[in-house]
Amino acid sequence: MHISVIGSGYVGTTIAACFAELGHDVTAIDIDEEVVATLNDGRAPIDEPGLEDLLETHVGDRLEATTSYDAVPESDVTFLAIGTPSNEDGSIDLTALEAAAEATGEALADKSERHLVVIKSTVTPTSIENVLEPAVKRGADGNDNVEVGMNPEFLREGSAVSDFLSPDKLVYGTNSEWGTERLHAVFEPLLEDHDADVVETDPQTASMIKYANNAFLASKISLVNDLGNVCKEFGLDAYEVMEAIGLDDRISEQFLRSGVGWGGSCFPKDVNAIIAAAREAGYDPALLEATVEVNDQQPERLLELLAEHVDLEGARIAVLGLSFKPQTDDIRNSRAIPTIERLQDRGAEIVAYDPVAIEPMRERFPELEYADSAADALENADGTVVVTDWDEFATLDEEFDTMASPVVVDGRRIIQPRENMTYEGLTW
Ligand SMILES: NC(=O)c1ccc[n+]([C@@H]2O[C@H](COP(=O)([O-])OP(=O)(O)OC[C@H]3O[C@@H](n4cnc5c(N)ncnc54)[C@H](O)[C@@H]3O)[C@@H](O)[C@H]2O)c1
Ligand SMILES: O=c1ccn([C@@H]2O[C@H](COP(=O)(O)OP(=O)(O)O[C@H]3O[C@H](CO)[C@@H](O)[C@H](O)[C@H]3O)[C@@H](O)[C@H]2O)c(=O)[nH]1
Repeated sequence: MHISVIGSGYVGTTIAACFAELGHDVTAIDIDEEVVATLNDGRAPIDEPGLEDLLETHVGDRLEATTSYDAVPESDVTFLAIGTPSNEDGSIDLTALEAAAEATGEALADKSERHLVVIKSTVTPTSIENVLEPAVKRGADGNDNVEVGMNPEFLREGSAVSDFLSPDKLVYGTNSEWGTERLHAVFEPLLEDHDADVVETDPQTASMIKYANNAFLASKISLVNDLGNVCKEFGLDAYEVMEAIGLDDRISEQFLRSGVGWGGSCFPKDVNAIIAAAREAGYDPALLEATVEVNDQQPERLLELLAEHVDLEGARIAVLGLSFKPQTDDIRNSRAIPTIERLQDRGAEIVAYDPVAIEPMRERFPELEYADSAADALENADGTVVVTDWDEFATLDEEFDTMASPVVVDGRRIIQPRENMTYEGLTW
């Protein structure tokens, strides 16, 4: 099969490389010439384990990148993997995706065989019917051979390639049996080697499944944080409590790690987008609003704990971990950002460290001091807060002896407390 993938960001590059790995011919299309040149060099424009190996193998053979939409009509199926950021009020901004949908339609205006355009981006349930399908049709000048479907993506950053190639489920949202069969043909090679559930539904329900998935996971973490805050008030260890409740199959042991909260490019924007879409439709989703509220308060609670031990005005505070989670340099909506802002509001002098995310954070906060190692950050610090659970922080030990006062507030349960250290866990 020949597949065209529009957009070569986190999702587009990953799925293009993985489709090639599955044996398809793939054309990756992006408007960014630098991204296209990087891909055609066999290099990855983003940092994901295993991605560069796939690109090295398939670029120049089954995979090529271009800025032109000319390959769209030659392909059998087109996937749109364009960003869907938030507007000021949290609602979904479809501008870029709508433009790409229209350009895809234009490329298909003269196609005489049926062609499936699949929305891979995360979009609210009414987006396809009200905005994206009309954009494709407008571009295609009403060509009836063009059909729009939805296939939401559940991969995580840091494990994108393996998540894509070993999914728990595949969701096919189409308006026809033919569309479902097309998606089956795309994923057949994956399903030959991997046992995943396949959900066949309509495009609107497929869109909602994606939001419900992310909203559920984000809410699970916020609930765990809420319960963790209760545990802390009673002097109890939330991790011991969660380990026990995770033994209940209905709850499951995953996503029970309480702390400074969730960030990243997806949970914050997706929870806010579905809240905004629900409100517009006339419903106030109270629990989802609380999910965001609990998440917003965790960095403040981290600093309140620190302030119980250190007078923050003029104090030197080490911030350990800047990325939104380990194994990535992505700082989008990282909990480090509100943590740093609140430390600045309190007049602290900040020294920050992360194994890979210093450069992106330097762009956001050029005024901060950045250390070359956790050990350097800790030296002479009056206190430290841990925001990201990088493995290397678990082995820190004597480094804490070099602090001016060894006060450690752990937002991720990653530090091993030691003698002479004043250690506070956020929820334990
Ligand atoms: N990042 C994730 O982990 C993840 C996981 C699942 C779903 N999603 C969803 O997938 C979608 C894409 O996310 P992403 O993180 O890959 O976005 P991204 O911003 O990393 O990549 C988008 C790419 O699209 C390109 N682009 C913009 N307009 C274009 C056009 N008209 N034609 C061709 N290319 C164009 C940009 O240059 C960019 O390279 C979003 O809806 C997101 O919510 C993301
Ligand atoms: O028990 C937990 C698990 C995660 N997190 C935090 O939650 C955030 C998100 O983590 P994760 O879900 O691993 O990363 P993402 O790459 O953002 O992936 C989410 O968002 C993607 C984009 O929509 C979806 O495709 C994925 O299924 C969904 O897990 C991070 O800040 C984590 O630190 C916790 O605080 N506690």
